[in-house]
Amino acid sequence: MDTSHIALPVGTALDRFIKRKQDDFPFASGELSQLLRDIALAGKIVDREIRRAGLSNLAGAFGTQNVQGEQQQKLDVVANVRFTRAFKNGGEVCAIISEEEEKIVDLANPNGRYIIAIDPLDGSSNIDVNVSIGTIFSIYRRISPVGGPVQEEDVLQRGTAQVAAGYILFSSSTMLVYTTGNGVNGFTYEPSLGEFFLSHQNMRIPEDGGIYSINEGSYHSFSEPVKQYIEECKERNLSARYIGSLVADFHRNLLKGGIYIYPATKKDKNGKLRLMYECNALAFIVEQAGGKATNGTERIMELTPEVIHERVPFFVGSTKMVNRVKELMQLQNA
Ligand SMILES: O=P(O)(O)OC[C@H]1O[C@](O)(COP(=O)(O)O)[C@@H](O)[C@@H]1O
Ligand SMILES: [Mg+2]
Ligand SMILES: [Mg+2]
Repeated sequence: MDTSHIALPVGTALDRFIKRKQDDFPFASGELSQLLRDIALAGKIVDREIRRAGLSNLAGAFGTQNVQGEQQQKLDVVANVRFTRAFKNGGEVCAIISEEEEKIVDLANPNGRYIIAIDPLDGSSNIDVNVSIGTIFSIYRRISPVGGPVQEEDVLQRGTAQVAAGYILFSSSTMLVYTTGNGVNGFTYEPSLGEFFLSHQNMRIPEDGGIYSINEGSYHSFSEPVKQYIEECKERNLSARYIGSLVADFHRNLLKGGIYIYPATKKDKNGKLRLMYECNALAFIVEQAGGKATNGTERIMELTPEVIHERVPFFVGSTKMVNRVKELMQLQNA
Protein backbone atom coordinates (compact mmCIF):
# COMPACT_ATOMS: atom_id res chain seq x y z
CA MET A 1 0.00 0.00 0.00
CA ASP A 2 1.37 3.44 -0.96
CA THR A 3 1.61 5.68 2.09
CA SER A 4 2.88 8.77 0.25
CA HIS A 5 -0.33 10.54 1.40
CA ILE A 6 0.92 10.21 5.00
CA ALA A 7 2.96 13.43 5.30
CA LEU A 8 5.26 13.25 8.29
CA PRO A 9 6.70 16.57 9.49
CA VAL A 10 10.38 17.49 9.45
CA GLY A 11 11.81 16.41 12.79
CA THR A 12 10.00 13.06 12.79
CA ALA A 13 12.28 10.46 14.33
CA LEU A 14 13.52 7.80 11.89
CA ASP A 15 12.01 4.99 13.93
CA ARG A 16 8.57 6.58 13.81
CA PHE A 17 8.93 7.32 10.10
CA ILE A 18 9.84 3.69 9.36
CA LYS A 19 6.87 2.47 11.40
CA ARG A 20 4.41 4.82 9.66
CA LYS A 21 5.76 4.03 6.22
CA GLN A 22 5.99 0.28 6.70
CA ASP A 23 2.96 -0.33 4.51
CA ASP A 24 4.99 1.01 1.57
CA PHE A 25 6.88 -2.26 1.52
CA PRO A 26 5.77 -5.26 -0.47
CA PHE A 27 5.50 -8.21 2.00
CA ALA A 28 5.27 -5.59 4.82
CA SER A 29 5.87 -7.75 7.89
CA GLY A 30 8.32 -5.65 9.86
CA GLU A 31 11.53 -7.38 8.76
CA LEU A 32 12.60 -4.68 6.30
CA SER A 33 11.73 -2.03 8.89
CA GLN A 34 13.95 -3.79 11.41
CA LEU A 35 16.73 -4.07 8.83
CA LEU A 36 16.61 -0.31 8.19
CA ARG A 37 16.84 0.22 11.95
CA ASP A 38 19.86 -2.14 12.10
CA ILE A 39 21.56 -0.10 9.37
CA ALA A 40 20.86 3.15 11.23
CA LEU A 41 22.25 1.69 14.47
CA ALA A 42 25.45 0.42 12.82
CA GLY A 43 25.72 3.82 11.13
CA LYS A 44 25.68 5.59 14.51
CA ILE A 45 28.47 3.32 15.79
CA VAL A 46 30.57 3.87 12.66
CA ASP A 47 29.93 7.63 12.96
CA ARG A 48 31.39 7.54 16.48
CA GLU A 49 34.46 5.57 15.27
CA ILE A 50 35.04 8.00 12.38
CA ARG A 51 34.76 11.11 14.56
CA ARG A 52 37.39 9.90 16.99
CA ALA A 53 39.59 8.00 14.52
CA GLY A 54 42.47 10.44 14.90
CA LEU A 55 42.51 9.91 18.67
CA SER A 56 41.84 6.20 18.79
CA ASN A 57 44.52 4.84 16.50
CA LEU A 58 41.89 4.10 13.84
CA ALA A 59 43.54 6.34 11.27
CA GLY A 60 45.66 4.92 8.47
CA ALA A 61 46.06 1.67 6.58
CA PHE A 62 45.11 -1.69 8.04
CA GLY A 63 47.98 -3.39 6.21
CA THR A 64 45.88 -5.66 3.98
CA GLN A 65 44.52 -5.41 0.43
CA ASN A 66 40.91 -6.07 -0.58
CA VAL A 67 39.86 -8.07 -3.63
CA GLN A 68 40.13 -4.89 -5.73
CA GLY A 69 43.83 -4.66 -4.89
CA GLU A 70 43.19 -1.52 -2.82
CA GLN A 71 44.95 -0.89 0.48
CA GLN A 72 42.27 -1.41 3.14
CA GLN A 73 42.07 1.47 5.62
CA LYS A 74 41.47 0.62 9.27
CA LEU A 75 38.06 2.29 9.06
CA ASP A 76 37.17 0.22 5.96
CA VAL A 77 37.68 -2.87 8.10
CA VAL A 78 35.98 -1.43 11.20
CA ALA A 79 32.92 -0.34 9.21
CA ASN A 80 32.75 -3.75 7.50
CA VAL A 81 32.86 -5.52 10.89
CA ARG A 82 30.26 -3.22 12.44
CA PHE A 83 27.72 -3.61 9.64
CA THR A 84 28.31 -7.36 9.34
CA ARG A 85 27.76 -7.76 13.07
CA ALA A 86 24.55 -5.71 12.94
CA PHE A 87 23.20 -7.88 10.10
CA LYS A 88 24.26 -11.11 11.83
CA ASN A 89 22.64 -10.12 15.12
CA GLY A 90 19.55 -8.63 13.47
CA GLY A 91 18.69 -11.95 11.82
CA GLU A 92 16.94 -10.42 8.78
CA VAL A 93 19.90 -10.84 6.40
CA CYS A 94 21.00 -14.21 5.00
CA ALA A 95 23.97 -13.00 2.90
CA ILE A 96 26.17 -9.96 2.35
CA ILE A 97 28.12 -8.73 -0.66
CA SER A 98 30.73 -6.31 0.63
CA GLU A 99 33.49 -4.34 -1.07
CA GLU A 100 35.78 -5.56 1.71
CA GLU A 101 34.94 -9.27 1.29
CA GLU A 102 36.18 -11.29 -1.68
CA LYS A 103 33.33 -13.78 -1.50
CA ILE A 104 29.62 -13.68 -0.61
CA VAL A 105 29.32 -13.74 3.20
CA ASP A 106 26.68 -16.34 4.15
CA LEU A 107 25.45 -15.28 7.59
CA ALA A 108 23.77 -18.62 8.29
CA ASN A 109 20.66 -16.74 9.44
CA PRO A 110 18.11 -19.45 8.60
CA ASN A 111 15.17 -17.05 8.61
CA GLY A 112 17.01 -14.26 6.82
CA ARG A 113 14.94 -13.10 3.83
CA TYR A 114 17.24 -10.28 2.69
CA ILE A 115 20.51 -9.87 0.83
CA ILE A 116 22.62 -6.79 1.44
CA ALA A 117 25.16 -5.33 -0.98
CA ILE A 118 27.30 -2.80 0.88
CA ASP A 119 30.21 -0.43 0.47
CA PRO A 120 30.98 -0.12 4.20
CA LEU A 121 33.16 2.95 3.72
CA ASP A 122 33.05 4.96 0.54
CA GLY A 123 35.69 7.56 -0.19
CA SER A 124 38.50 5.70 1.58
CA SER A 125 41.14 8.00 0.11
CA ASN A 126 39.56 10.84 2.09
CA ILE A 127 39.41 9.12 5.50
CA ASP A 128 42.68 10.44 6.92
CA VAL A 129 42.27 13.94 5.54
CA ASN A 130 38.98 14.59 7.31
CA VAL A 131 36.92 14.92 4.12
CA SER A 132 33.33 13.59 3.82
CA ILE A 133 32.99 9.82 3.46
CA GLY A 134 30.02 7.46 3.48
CA THR A 135 28.39 4.04 3.41
CA ILE A 136 26.29 2.78 0.46
CA PHE A 137 23.77 -0.10 0.67
CA SER A 138 21.31 -2.01 -1.51
CA ILE A 139 18.70 -4.43 -0.12
CA TYR A 140 17.30 -7.36 -2.11
CA ARG A 141 14.85 -10.07 -1.14
CA ARG A 142 16.16 -13.59 -1.52
CA ILE A 143 14.60 -15.69 -4.33
CA SER A 144 15.44 -19.22 -3.18
CA PRO A 145 13.50 -20.76 -0.25
CA VAL A 146 14.25 -19.34 3.20
CA GLY A 147 16.33 -21.65 5.32
CA GLY A 148 18.13 -23.24 2.38
CA PRO A 149 21.63 -22.35 1.15
CA VAL A 150 21.98 -18.94 -0.49
CA GLN A 151 22.05 -19.32 -4.28
CA GLU A 152 23.83 -17.25 -6.94
CA GLU A 153 20.38 -16.14 -8.20
CA ASP A 154 19.72 -14.58 -4.80
CA VAL A 155 22.81 -12.45 -5.07
CA LEU A 156 23.30 -11.50 -8.73
CA GLN A 157 20.02 -9.61 -9.03
CA ARG A 158 19.43 -6.53 -11.21
CA GLY A 159 19.09 -3.11 -9.62
CA THR A 160 15.39 -3.15 -10.53
CA ALA A 161 14.95 -5.90 -7.90
CA GLN A 162 16.14 -3.67 -5.03
CA VAL A 163 13.47 -3.37 -2.30
CA ALA A 164 15.38 -0.52 -0.65
CA ALA A 165 18.65 1.36 -1.05
CA GLY A 166 20.47 4.28 0.48
CA TYR A 167 23.58 5.82 1.86
CA ILE A 168 24.94 7.34 5.04
CA LEU A 169 27.02 10.49 4.61
CA PHE A 170 29.54 11.18 7.38
CA SER A 171 30.26 14.88 6.95
CA SER A 172 29.68 18.22 8.70
CA SER A 173 26.54 16.46 9.82
CA THR A 174 25.73 12.78 9.41
CA MET A 175 22.79 11.94 7.20
CA LEU A 176 20.93 8.79 6.20
CA VAL A 177 19.19 9.00 2.83
CA TYR A 178 17.10 6.08 1.56
CA THR A 179 14.26 4.91 -0.66
CA THR A 180 11.94 1.91 -0.64
CA GLY A 181 10.59 2.81 -4.06
CA ASN A 182 8.20 5.47 -2.74
CA GLY A 183 10.31 8.59 -3.00
CA VAL A 184 13.55 9.58 -1.25
CA ASN A 185 13.84 10.96 2.29
CA GLY A 186 16.83 12.25 4.24
CA PHE A 187 17.42 12.07 7.99
CA THR A 188 19.98 14.08 9.94
CA TYR A 189 21.71 12.50 12.94
CA GLU A 190 21.46 14.33 16.29
CA PRO A 191 24.35 12.77 18.30
CA SER A 192 23.26 14.23 21.63
CA LEU A 193 19.94 12.40 21.28
CA GLY A 194 21.43 9.42 19.41
CA GLU A 195 18.68 9.55 16.81
CA PHE A 196 18.13 10.36 13.14
CA PHE A 197 15.39 12.91 12.43
CA LEU A 198 13.59 13.65 9.14
CA SER A 199 15.25 16.73 7.63
CA HIS A 200 14.80 16.30 3.86
CA GLN A 201 11.33 15.18 2.77
CA ASN A 202 10.62 13.73 -0.65
CA MET A 203 13.96 14.79 -2.14
CA ARG A 204 13.93 15.77 -5.85
CA ILE A 205 16.97 16.40 -8.07
CA PRO A 206 16.66 19.43 -10.40
CA GLU A 207 16.09 18.39 -14.01
CA ASP A 208 19.18 20.32 -15.10
CA GLY A 209 22.18 21.40 -13.05
CA GLY A 210 25.21 23.70 -12.85
CA ILE A 211 27.76 21.22 -11.51
CA TYR A 212 29.84 18.51 -13.16
CA SER A 213 31.90 16.05 -11.08
CA ILE A 214 34.65 14.02 -12.75
CA ASN A 215 38.32 13.38 -11.97
CA GLU A 216 39.85 15.32 -14.87
CA GLY A 217 43.25 14.04 -13.88
CA SER A 218 42.49 11.11 -16.19
CA TYR A 219 41.24 13.40 -18.98
CA HIS A 220 43.64 12.09 -21.61
CA SER A 221 42.40 8.55 -21.19
CA PHE A 222 38.70 9.44 -21.54
CA SER A 223 36.71 8.63 -24.69
CA GLU A 224 35.96 11.44 -27.19
CA PRO A 225 32.27 11.78 -26.15
CA VAL A 226 33.26 12.21 -22.50
CA LYS A 227 35.90 14.80 -23.45
CA GLN A 228 33.33 16.60 -25.60
CA TYR A 229 30.83 16.61 -22.73
CA ILE A 230 33.43 18.13 -20.39
CA GLU A 231 34.17 20.83 -22.99
CA GLU A 232 30.43 21.59 -23.23
CA CYS A 233 30.25 21.94 -19.43
CA LYS A 234 33.12 24.42 -19.59
CA GLU A 235 31.51 26.33 -22.45
CA ARG A 236 28.38 26.57 -20.28
CA ASN A 237 30.56 27.88 -17.40
CA LEU A 238 29.35 25.10 -15.16
CA SER A 239 31.13 24.57 -11.83
CA ALA A 240 33.60 21.70 -11.55
CA ARG A 241 33.25 20.04 -8.14
CA TYR A 242 34.97 16.75 -7.23
CA ILE A 243 35.37 15.64 -3.61
CA GLY A 244 36.61 12.18 -4.49
CA SER A 245 34.00 10.51 -2.28
CA LEU A 246 31.18 9.19 -4.48
CA VAL A 247 28.55 9.55 -1.72
CA ALA A 248 29.47 13.18 -1.05
CA ASP A 249 29.66 14.18 -4.73
CA PHE A 250 26.35 12.39 -5.38
CA HIS A 251 24.61 13.99 -2.38
CA ARG A 252 25.63 17.52 -3.38
CA ASN A 253 24.41 17.00 -6.95
CA LEU A 254 21.16 15.42 -5.69
CA LEU A 255 20.41 18.61 -3.75
CA LYS A 256 21.72 21.20 -6.20
CA GLY A 257 21.47 19.51 -9.63
CA GLY A 258 24.49 18.19 -11.46
CA ILE A 259 26.16 15.13 -12.94
CA TYR A 260 28.76 12.75 -11.51
CA ILE A 261 30.81 10.80 -14.03
CA TYR A 262 33.29 7.96 -13.53
CA PRO A 263 33.79 6.80 -17.12
CA ALA A 264 35.71 3.99 -18.71
CA THR A 265 39.35 4.91 -19.18
CA LYS A 266 42.10 3.42 -21.32
CA LYS A 267 43.37 1.65 -18.14
CA ASP A 268 39.98 0.63 -16.70
CA LYS A 269 37.70 -0.45 -19.55
CA ASN A 270 34.73 -0.58 -17.15
CA GLY A 271 35.69 2.40 -15.04
CA LYS A 272 36.25 2.03 -11.30
CA LEU A 273 32.89 1.94 -9.53
CA ARG A 274 31.12 -1.30 -8.56
CA LEU A 275 27.63 -2.06 -9.87
CA MET A 276 26.37 -4.11 -6.92
CA TYR A 277 27.34 -1.90 -3.95
CA GLU A 278 27.90 1.57 -5.33
CA CYS A 279 26.02 2.20 -8.59
CA ASN A 280 22.72 0.30 -8.17
CA ALA A 281 21.87 1.98 -4.88
CA LEU A 282 22.57 5.50 -6.15
CA ALA A 283 20.74 4.74 -9.41
CA PHE A 284 17.62 3.72 -7.41
CA ILE A 285 17.87 6.88 -5.30
CA VAL A 286 18.42 9.24 -8.24
CA GLU A 287 15.56 7.71 -10.27
CA GLN A 288 13.21 7.97 -7.27
CA ALA A 289 14.27 11.65 -7.04
CA GLY A 290 13.54 12.27 -10.73
CA GLY A 291 17.05 11.86 -12.17
CA LYS A 292 18.88 9.27 -14.24
CA ALA A 293 21.78 6.76 -14.09
CA THR A 294 23.45 5.05 -17.04
CA ASN A 295 26.64 3.28 -18.06
CA GLY A 296 26.62 5.50 -21.14
CA THR A 297 24.21 3.43 -23.18
CA GLU A 298 22.01 1.39 -20.79
CA ARG A 299 20.02 2.09 -17.61
CA ILE A 300 22.22 1.05 -14.67
CA MET A 301 19.34 -0.71 -12.87
CA GLU A 302 18.67 -2.97 -15.90
CA LEU A 303 22.21 -4.32 -16.03
CA THR A 304 22.46 -8.01 -15.10
CA PRO A 305 25.49 -8.51 -12.84
CA GLU A 306 27.77 -11.45 -13.68
CA VAL A 307 30.14 -11.22 -10.73
CA ILE A 308 29.77 -9.52 -7.34
CA HIS A 309 32.63 -7.03 -7.73
CA GLU A 310 31.69 -6.05 -11.28
CA ARG A 311 32.66 -2.49 -12.36
CA VAL A 312 30.64 -0.27 -14.67
CA PRO A 313 31.11 3.20 -16.20
CA PHE A 314 28.81 5.50 -14.20
CA PHE A 315 26.96 8.63 -15.31
CA VAL A 316 24.41 9.79 -12.72
CA GLY A 317 22.46 12.92 -11.91
CA SER A 318 20.09 15.47 -13.45
CA THR A 319 18.06 14.06 -16.35
CA LYS A 320 18.99 16.70 -18.94
CA MET A 321 22.71 16.33 -18.22
CA VAL A 322 22.71 12.50 -18.30
CA ASN A 323 20.62 12.54 -21.50
CA ARG A 324 23.16 14.85 -23.15
CA VAL A 325 26.18 12.68 -22.34
CA LYS A 326 24.21 9.59 -23.48
CA GLU A 327 23.43 11.38 -26.74
CA LEU A 328 27.12 12.07 -27.35
CA MET A 329 27.97 8.43 -26.56
CA GLN A 330 25.32 7.22 -29.04
CA LEU A 331 26.55 9.63 -31.74
CA GLN A 332 29.99 8.07 -31.42
CA ASN A 333 28.52 4.54 -31.69
CA ALA A 334 26.25 5.50 -34.61
O1 LIG B 1 40.47 8.84 -6.96
P1 LIG B 1 39.52 8.58 -8.08
O2 LIG B 1 40.08 7.68 -9.15
O3 LIG B 1 38.92 9.81 -8.64
O4 LIG B 1 38.32 7.72 -7.44
C1 LIG B 1 37.47 8.31 -6.49
C2 LIG B 1 36.27 7.43 -6.39
O5 LIG B 1 36.67 6.18 -5.85
C3 LIG B 1 35.95 5.90 -4.64
O6 LIG B 1 36.72 6.29 -3.55
C4 LIG B 1 35.70 4.41 -4.63
O7 LIG B 1 35.06 4.01 -3.48
P2 LIG B 1 35.80 3.35 -2.22
O8 LIG B 1 36.49 4.43 -1.49
O9 LIG B 1 34.66 2.76 -1.49
O10 LIG B 1 36.74 2.29 -2.73
C5 LIG B 1 34.70 6.77 -4.74
O11 LIG B 1 34.16 7.12 -3.52
C6 LIG B 1 35.22 8.00 -5.45
O12 LIG B 1 34.24 8.69 -6.14
MG1 LIG C 1 33.02 3.24 -2.73
MG1 LIG D 1 34.59 1.49 0.09
